[in-house]
Amino acid sequence: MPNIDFTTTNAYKYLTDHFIDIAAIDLKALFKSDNERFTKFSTRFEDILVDYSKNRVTDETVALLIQLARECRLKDAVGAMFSGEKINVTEGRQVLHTALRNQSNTPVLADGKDVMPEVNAVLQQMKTFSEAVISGEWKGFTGKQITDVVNIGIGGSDLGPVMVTEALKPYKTRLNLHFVSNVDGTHIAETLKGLDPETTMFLIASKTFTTQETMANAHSARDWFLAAGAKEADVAKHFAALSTNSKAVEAFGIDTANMFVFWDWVGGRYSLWSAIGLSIALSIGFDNFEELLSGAHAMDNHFRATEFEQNIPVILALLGIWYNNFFEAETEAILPYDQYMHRFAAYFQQGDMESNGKSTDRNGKAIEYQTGPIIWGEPGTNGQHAFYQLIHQGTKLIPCDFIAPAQSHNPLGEHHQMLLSNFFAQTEALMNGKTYDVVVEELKAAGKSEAEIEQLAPFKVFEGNRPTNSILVKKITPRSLGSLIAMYEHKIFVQGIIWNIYSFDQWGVELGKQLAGKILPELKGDEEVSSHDASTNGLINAYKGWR
Ligand SMILES: O=P(O)(O)OC[C@H]1O[C@@](O)(CO)[C@@H](O)[C@@H]1O
Repeated sequence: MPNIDFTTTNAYKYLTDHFIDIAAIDLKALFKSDNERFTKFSTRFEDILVDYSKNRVTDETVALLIQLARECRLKDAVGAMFSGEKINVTEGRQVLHTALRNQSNTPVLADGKDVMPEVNAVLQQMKTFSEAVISGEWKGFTGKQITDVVNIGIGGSDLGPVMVTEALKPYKTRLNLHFVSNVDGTHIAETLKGLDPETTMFLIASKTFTTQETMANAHSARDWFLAAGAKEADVAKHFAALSTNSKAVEAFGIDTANMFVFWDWVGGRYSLWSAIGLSIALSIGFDNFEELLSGAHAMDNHFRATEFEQNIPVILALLGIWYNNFFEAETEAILPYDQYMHRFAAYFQQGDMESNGKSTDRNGKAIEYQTGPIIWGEPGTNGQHAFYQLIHQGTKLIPCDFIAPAQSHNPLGEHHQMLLSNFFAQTEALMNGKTYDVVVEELKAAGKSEAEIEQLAPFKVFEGNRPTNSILVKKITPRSLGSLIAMYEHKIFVQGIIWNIYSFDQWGVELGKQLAGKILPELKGDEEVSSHDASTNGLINAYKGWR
């Protein structure tokens, strides 16, 4: 694997030395001077059009960013990941979530062993199980069909299944899917309200099968189930486990015949393609789950084989680095103009921020440049009525990815055209802005006095020149969604390589959990706590006084 400080590359030095001039470029002027700009800076992948022409780049900038990727030996890094090198160095693991959707079935070696036979065996097990439950063949302990499935998991064992089942709701089977993740008792209490233990299936989704929240919720679910008159022996008909940890699954009391395994070379935030995706298969049917896999596989092939100049994940990654490391933009917004995609940004909060929220490089040295951005976003048009004020007229530069389907699953009257008119208008407005002169003309036309115009005009100016990507998808289908997710996964990978960080561990989540483990027993009794700092002691003791 390469191990290069990108700030020492020629491309970085050139971009830094010439940044002022490059940054000064005006997007409107670029479009005026080049009729081919949209053609040059947009590309299609199957039924996905990626328009990156509204970015503050010229041909030269793009060429330099691609040179940056080459100087960081990105090609070698891509090869290392797909060939099963242990690139997750601090955990001594390969990174092979791409093998989970490797429908070409070409051998993928981990420690010299082809993993495809076991990948395919689990897929077959998921197919058989999901078809039995969906068809009604699978019966609960009183002989009734399953009607509701509750996935109990958190982080990568929840966010992916939630996002995909929501985004693909138009493909829903007869089963009702529910997701419990938070250890807050409200989450499982509210979810179980109205469910029938005789017709409810629980999926305990946990790579490690040790996560506090998931184990607590799993035990509460089992208590709820047994309290309804079921026996221990009936657990097998209503509980399945999705995990890498067979021992812990057995200890919990789940029949390993109902265990769907995956492997350490699958990161939690990259695991929806694995057994963790069983809730997806139950929600949309196994055939559609396979379509999801095939869309991702197609994007994998694009990522592996395409020259950087036309490589969508590479281009998106480099644009992100351009804003993050040169314009000092600290966040990126993902704005899907599709209500079904309402959890898409949340999914990539973990995907991106848990991968690249790092400050130590691959040599164990503290990093002195910016790494992973803060990812956020809400569906359009709702975001327009919440935070677009800041995006348009705030002091912060916020690169935005606008995503929309050309076809709606709910073609109701003019709704979709209204949605898309906003999708198109927002990136146009962010780019073109509105000058003072235009504002003055508009206020004059509105009959405002000179005094009113002088007072109001400054507040109605839009600076413009604010960068966006527009991703237009013909329709959000299992296949196109699979490609979109893989596109962002590979973007994150590329950025991690260029930032010279390890993107596939997550040591940063450990300390909080460790301290919570120490505090939990202190909350049991009523005696005052004094083992922490004054604030933590004060808070704990106030809690004890109020509970
Ligand atoms: O799947 P599991 O092992 O229960 O982990 C759940 C989540 O917890 C983490 O925060 C790691 O501890 C995420 O990386 C992971 O997706």
